[in-house]
Amino acid sequence: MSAPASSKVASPTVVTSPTAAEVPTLKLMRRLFAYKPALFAFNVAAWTSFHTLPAIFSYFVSRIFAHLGEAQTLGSAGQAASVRQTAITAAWLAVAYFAAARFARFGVFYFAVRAWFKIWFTLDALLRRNLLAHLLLASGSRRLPDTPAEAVSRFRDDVDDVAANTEAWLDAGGFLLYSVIAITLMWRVDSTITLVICAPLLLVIIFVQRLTPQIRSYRRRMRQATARVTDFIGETFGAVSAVKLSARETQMVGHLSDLGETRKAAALRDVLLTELIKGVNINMINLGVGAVLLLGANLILKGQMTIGDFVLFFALLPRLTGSMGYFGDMIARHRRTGVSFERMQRLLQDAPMSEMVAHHPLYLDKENLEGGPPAVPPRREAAPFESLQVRHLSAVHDSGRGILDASFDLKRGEFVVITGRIGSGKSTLVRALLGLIPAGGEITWNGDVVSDPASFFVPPRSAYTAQLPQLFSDSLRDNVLMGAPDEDGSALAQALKLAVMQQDLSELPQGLSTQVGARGVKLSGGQLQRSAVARMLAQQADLLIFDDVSSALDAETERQLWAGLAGELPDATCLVVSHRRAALLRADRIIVLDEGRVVDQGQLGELLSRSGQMQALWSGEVGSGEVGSGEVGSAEVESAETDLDAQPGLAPNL
Ligand SMILES: Nc1ncnc2c1ncn2[C@@H]1O[C@H](COP(=O)(O)OP(=O)(O)OP(=O)(O)O)[C@@H](O)[C@H]1O
Repeated sequence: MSAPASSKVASPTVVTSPTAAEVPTLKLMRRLFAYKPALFAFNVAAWTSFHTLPAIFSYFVSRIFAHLGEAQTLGSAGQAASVRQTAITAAWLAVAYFAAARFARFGVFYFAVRAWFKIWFTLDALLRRNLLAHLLLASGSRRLPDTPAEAVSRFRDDVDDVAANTEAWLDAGGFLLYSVIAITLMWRVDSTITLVICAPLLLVIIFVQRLTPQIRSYRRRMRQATARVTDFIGETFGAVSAVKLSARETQMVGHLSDLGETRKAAALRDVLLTELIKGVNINMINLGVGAVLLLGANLILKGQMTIGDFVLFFALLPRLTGSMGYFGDMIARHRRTGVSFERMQRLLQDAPMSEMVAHHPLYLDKENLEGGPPAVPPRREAAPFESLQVRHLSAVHDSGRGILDASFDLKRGEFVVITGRIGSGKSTLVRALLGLIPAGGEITWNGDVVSDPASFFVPPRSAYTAQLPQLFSDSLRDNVLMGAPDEDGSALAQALKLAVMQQDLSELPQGLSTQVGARGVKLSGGQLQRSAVARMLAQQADLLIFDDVSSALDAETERQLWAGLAGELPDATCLVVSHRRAALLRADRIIVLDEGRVVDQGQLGELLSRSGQMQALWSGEVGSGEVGSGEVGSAEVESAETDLDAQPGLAPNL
């Protein structure tokens, strides 16, 4: 099977996130609700009933008082007992209707809450699933744009903000209907009092609308300040020994305190604004009550309003003002949700915002999982690797540094070393090749253009060990296999053997079951790096990419690593970032980088004879760290020289 052919790799572009003002919040919310239309409709119906039923209570309460007032009037007018009894019976009937409506509301509440939990967790899960899927699967965007703490805040708090907005939308229908019913009932009794009550409530909505920029900016600043504190705590935990050894505890505490103060100020502003809006809403209720008392009592005295109507106003008013205040609050929530979408968009980077609310299956219910968990998609069959061509590969970091116009070839079974001084762009080159950072240029695999390196350079085509490998807080076995199937354990055994881990396994307390701790802290630097190499080898990929893995290995271990690979995996193709002699001596070809450009390539002997840069690297005169310097063990130098002698045509050049 040949690799998919397509166009050139896209040139790196600067991606700008939309600002909250440009975020199509309404459109995104609509798409979200459309994920479960029936559940959404049921929620709206249930919550609308729940919020509207109090209007019916109020009506029956007013009827109770109206009938009681009527009975009293009839009594004082000396009407027959039977006529008064009819009024009292009507009052009891109204009590029964009131009780029935109250009871019905409990039932509605039960089903509404269940439906709310369902839609809440479903939509939260959909958002989180989409963000996670993008981070894990999308092309060229796999690196977190900010710190992990910032990403956690986006996954947790911003998704929760969207859930809060969902709640607002579900309640909105009920509050709106309640308001319409309440205003109609009030209007029929007295239009002037109704207008006096409603006017300030409309002012609240205008007031909140005008506060929109502040709502957005305070929420954004609060989230950023929270993330900075979380980041700093996380980084401090990760560098406890560095802080202790440099005796910087006081400074660290001081800095944390500064960050805390900034967060406090930002949170205070955000909370104060929220409370101000709530306060204005509540005071509108009080104003309304005052207006009804003043105007209503006057009308009763003049005999222009009955007790029942007065009670109706009182019964409807708190919820009416609450409902109208709710719309003010809803506008504020809507604005904050825009900020949350904007923040989540940063995790998507180059992808459209619609990806955040795209519809994908979720597996939240047990019944959905009957017959086993969703099948893991099979790995694509890859054609055996024959050749790789890299042409004009360029990738520039924000710092302006990176690689420019890098071109080289790689053939099946070759061992190619990328070398160069510190900061010359070696890691950037392999990261750009793998699609881990945006890059321009052209890459072909077996003659076919690779359009999306990030999704293409994965096992079984290629596997990669980073310069600073990350292990999970899990057993060594799980870290090496990473869920890869290995029924007979042969892949694991071979990977560990090739990664020169056997000696370590016998020394680790529980062998393969040893828990490696957070990011592998319970392993030595060399063990951590070899575990990462074993993880890469367990993938049984055609192309193996090592980014400076030997930096934490002693010369003998490194020699065993390369010799094992050559002996047991003769067909494996290795692209190795290194400046160590053990790797340089094994190399079929060496690519020399300087200032982000490929300045030479060829065999070690040729390069040593013509390239001053290579000679300097070989003798350790440039900032490559250790080559030929005191850091190299004498055994390594000795055996390297023996190997050198064995390389045809090389020794005379030295
Ligand atoms: N994420 C980044 N943002 C900004 N600049 C970066 C980033 N990563 C690397 N650089 C810069 O790009 C240049 C090349 O870095 P790179 O890590 O590729 O060098 P290297 O040759 O692998 O170095 P080393 O031998 O130290 O591993 C350096 O100047 C570095 O400071």
